[in-house]
Amino acid sequence: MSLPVVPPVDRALESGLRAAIDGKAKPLGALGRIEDLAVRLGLIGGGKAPATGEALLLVFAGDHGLNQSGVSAYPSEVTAAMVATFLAGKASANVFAKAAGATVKVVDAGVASDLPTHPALIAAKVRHGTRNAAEEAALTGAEVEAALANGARIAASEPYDILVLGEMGIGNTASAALIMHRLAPAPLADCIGVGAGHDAAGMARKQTVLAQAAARSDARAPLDVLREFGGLEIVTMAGAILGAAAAGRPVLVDGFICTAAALAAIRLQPAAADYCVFAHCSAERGHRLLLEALGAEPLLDLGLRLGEGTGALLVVPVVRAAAGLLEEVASLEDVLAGRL
Ligand SMILES: O=C(O)c1ccc[n+]([C@@H]2O[C@H](COP(=O)([O-])O)[C@@H](O)[C@H]2O)c1
Ligand SMILES: Cc1cc2nc[nH]c2cc1C
Repeated sequence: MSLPVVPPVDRALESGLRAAIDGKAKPLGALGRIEDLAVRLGLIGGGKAPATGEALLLVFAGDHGLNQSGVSAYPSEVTAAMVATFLAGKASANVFAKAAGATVKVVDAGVASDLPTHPALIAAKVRHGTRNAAEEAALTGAEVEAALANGARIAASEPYDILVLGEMGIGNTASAALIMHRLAPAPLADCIGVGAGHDAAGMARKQTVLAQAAARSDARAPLDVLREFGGLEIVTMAGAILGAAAAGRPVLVDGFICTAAALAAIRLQPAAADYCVFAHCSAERGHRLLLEALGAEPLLDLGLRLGEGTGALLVVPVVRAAAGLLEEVASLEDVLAGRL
């Protein structure tokens, strides 16, 4: 399989970037974690901040055979209905994208139904939903390869400076939990949360179904885990992360499912971690532990658990501000010498 190769950032640039930030017209350390983000952006940009003007939200959509076993409180039809809502500009993601000055496109990675063509819909359907991972492998090896290649191709061909990740897929917290369980790795119980919402009975059913899926395969290698547990929006997103990172562009990672895709991308190519900015810690049980397993400190913690890219969109202005700190804020030396 030919996937783009992600170059690691040049860590030798870090001390110079840190010195430049320390020398800005502000008390030392006064911009807190924005300073760390500015350094990370400087590393991504090879010594200067990368462009951040054009933010593109890609909402990766797919359906899950696991939902036949009742892992979600919602029917799979909601996935296609929400895709239509994104395309009509009426979802939370559209409103947040407007606030962030971001463009919205939807990637059909494997929605169960056929979707009508639309200028903002990128067709990348590998199959109509995954197989039920509680009973058999969700995908074949060839389907995993096709989804990864689709994501990488989309990230290489769409116009953007910052790639903002979002997803829509009823049942995808179940798939993400299994991926986390194997690739973080972490005990399965610590990876399972209420997803879009569950009462106690629904939660117990989800736990039983996921224990059944996990017992079916002992896969631990990243490609094998993706084949066993899916889902298509997650695998396609992992390919897009690799594509954006290989192109030297920052990737804003949304909630639990997007972080599971980032985990897969990073386990495939560890250098991808250098390009990922983890936007927020979702209320989904497991997300904090997953972020910890990646050594990632999320920027926000607002109790969000919607997905769609909503949390990642909120940090678009934060990323632009951090880039501006590196590139546009005067040095204290120049300020004191009156060189403005
Ligand atoms: O982003 C998150 O952390 C997040 C946490 C819980 C649920 N979601 C969204 O809810 C859907 C998955 O929930 P579920 O219960 O159907 O697996 C999917 O469309 C996600 O976008 C998203
Ligand atoms: C209505 C609805 C909207 C969503 N957006 C992302 N995940 C979702 C799940 C549901 C159920």
